[in-house]
Amino acid sequence: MSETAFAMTGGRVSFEGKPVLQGIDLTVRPGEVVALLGANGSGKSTLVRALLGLTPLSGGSTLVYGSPPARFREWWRIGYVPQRLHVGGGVPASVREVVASGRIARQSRFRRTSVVDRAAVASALEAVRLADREGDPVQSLSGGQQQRVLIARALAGEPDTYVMDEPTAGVDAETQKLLADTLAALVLDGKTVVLVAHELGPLEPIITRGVVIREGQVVHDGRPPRPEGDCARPGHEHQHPHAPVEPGAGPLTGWQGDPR
Ligand SMILES: Nc1ncnc2c1ncn2[C@@H]1O[C@H](COP(=O)(O)OP(=O)(O)OP(=O)(O)O)[C@@H](O)[C@H]1O
Repeated sequence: MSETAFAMTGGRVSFEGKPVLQGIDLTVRPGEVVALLGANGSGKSTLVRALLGLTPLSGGSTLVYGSPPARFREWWRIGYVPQRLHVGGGVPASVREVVASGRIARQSRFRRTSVVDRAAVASALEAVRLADREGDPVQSLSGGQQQRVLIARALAGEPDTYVMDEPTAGVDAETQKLLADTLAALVLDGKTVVLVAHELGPLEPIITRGVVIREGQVVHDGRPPRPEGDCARPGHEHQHPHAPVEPGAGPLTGWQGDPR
C-alpha cells in the first residue's frame, strides 16, 4: 500500500459537457500541509471531491493511498471536513452523535462502540472546546460551532490525512485560531492536510505548499503565495526576504481573484 495520500494524474472533470478541471497533476505526500487556493468557482471543491472519489473523473486517474477511490478500503485513513454540515430533517442529532459518526469507518461490523471509541470522541470534543455542548442538537449551534463539530468528527476518526473544504470560511476569529492550533498539533504528529482556503489567515504559518487553481488548472504549485497587496499594506515591514519565484511556479500574488 502506497504511503502517498493522493496522486492525481491528468485529472479532468466536466459538468454537463463544461470542463471544470483540466489536466490536474497533484501528488500529496505524508506530512505535507497543502492549501488549495483560487478564486470562487475556480474548481477547488471539485478537486477535493474528485480526490476523494465523490465526483467522478471524466479523464485521467486518481489514487488514494495507492488505490483508485472505488477500490480503496481504508477510509478511516481520511478525515473529510465538508464545507458545511448537512443536517437532514427527522430526529435531531446531538453534537456527540455527529462527532461519534467519525468513528464509523474504524468500527468493524461485529464490534460495538468501545472504550477507545468513546475516548477518541471525548478527546475530539475537548480539542474543539465543545465538550460542554455534547448533548445539544447540532441545529442549535452557531455556524462557527457547527464547523467545529465537523472538525471534531474528523479528529475522532484519528485519520492519517485531513481533507478540509474551506474550514475557516464564515467562522469567527476565535474558531479560526482554534483550528490553526489544532492543525499545528496534528502536523507535529506527522499528519497530512489538504485544505481549501480563500484566505489563509491564521493557518498561514503551518502551510507547507500552496496550489493555486485558476479556471480548472494548476497555475502555481510550490511556496504558499501571499495574497496580492500584502506587502503594500500599511504597517507591513520588509523584514523578511522575498524568496525568488520557483522556475515555472507561476504567479505568487493575485491568487485570490475577484473579492467575494
Ligand atoms: N454539481 C455540479 N454541477 C454543475 N456545475 C458544477 C457542480 N459543482 C460545481 N460546478 C461548477 O464548477 C465550477 C467549479 O466549482 P467549485 O465549487 O469546484 O469551485 P470552488 O473553487 O470550490 O469555488 P468556491 O470558492 O465558490 O467554493 C463552478 O463553475 C461551479 O458552478
